[in-house]
Amino acid sequence: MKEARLMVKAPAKINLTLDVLARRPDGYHEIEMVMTTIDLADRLTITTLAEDRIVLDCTVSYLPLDERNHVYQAARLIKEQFGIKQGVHIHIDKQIPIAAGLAGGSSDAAATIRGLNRLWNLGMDMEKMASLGSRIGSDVSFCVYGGTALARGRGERIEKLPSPPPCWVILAKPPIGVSTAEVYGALKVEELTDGCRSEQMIKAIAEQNFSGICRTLGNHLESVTLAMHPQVQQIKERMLRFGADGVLMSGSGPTVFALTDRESRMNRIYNGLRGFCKEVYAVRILGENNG
Ligand SMILES: C[C@@](CO)(OP(=O)(O)O)[C@H](O)COP(=O)(O)OP(=O)(O)OC[C@H]1O[C@@H](n2ccc(N)nc2=O)[C@H](O)[C@@H]1O
Ligand SMILES: Nc1ncnc2c1ncn2[C@@H]1O[C@H](COP(=O)(O)OP(=O)(O)O)[C@@H](O)[C@H]1O
Repeated sequence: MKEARLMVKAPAKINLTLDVLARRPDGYHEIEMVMTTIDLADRLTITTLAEDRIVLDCTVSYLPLDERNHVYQAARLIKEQFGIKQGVHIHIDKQIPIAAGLAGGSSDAAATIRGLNRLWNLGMDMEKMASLGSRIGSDVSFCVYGGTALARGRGERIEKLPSPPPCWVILAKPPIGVSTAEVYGALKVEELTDGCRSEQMIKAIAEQNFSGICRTLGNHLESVTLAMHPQVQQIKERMLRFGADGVLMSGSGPTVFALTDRESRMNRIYNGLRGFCKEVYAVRILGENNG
């Protein structure tokens, strides 16, 4: 078979809400969250190989390139599902911080599934790709769709939403690693007192009400990660001091993001965080364009 090559974008996500509803017997949590993709993305270059192998390489040296990598798992799953004997080489240009609450690994897996679907003409629709992706991780289904969506169940049940109004997203990641399993494990679901915000967020998005969106930001996992890492609170305070309209930790953290619809404030927040934190980004919400 002839060699074929494709480039796919794998954008990061942020959580506008994350409500934990209950602990499940299978070790996961029943959640409701509104997520949206942002213009900070890894880039995958997928090339078919004549030999039946999966070969990865990556621009950063500290990611495993074997079956521990979500990209490898996605390629293996597709090959098994469709009985494909051709191999694949996947180059990962890593731009999304790792273990940051931005779903970089999940988005890479989703991009691999979307890319191989096209490259090998597999004819899967979004639903089928999302369902396969959920076997790799709870966030992969959302990443298959991208854009803005409500995710329920353990994160794999997706309902598409309209995009929020255009705004800036300033992200700061402190130099600490956070384990998603550890953060969920430390949460005392029965002690949660603040209500579920996802419904209010959906309404604010439908009304294109930017200040309503900022007021409704909320993440039940934030207090857990905050208690482990006080830097997260310091970043939140600093972002607010420099003029953020809303601030929140994304996912299980530790990345914190600020929202603003004014470019002058974006510049102030970005510059105000740069001396404080090594990894700072200013990007936009992606809307429907998911690379
Ligand atoms: C917190 C969130 C929010 O978007 O994202 P990140 O912080 O990872 O970006 C997600 O729920 C993370 O999704 P993902 O990273 O795909 O998680 P998985 O690999 O499926 O699960 C890792 C571990 O997290 C816990 N987990 C995950 C999802 C869920 N609904 N309940 C859980 O309790 C489980 O202990 C599980 O073993
Ligand atoms: N392609 C990948 N990119 C990033 N992380 C990956 C990838 N494959 C496997 N991982 C592993 O997944 C874990 C979670 O990483 P990531 O998806 O970046 O963060 P998060 O779950 O916080 O959004 C890390 O410990 C990392 O080693």
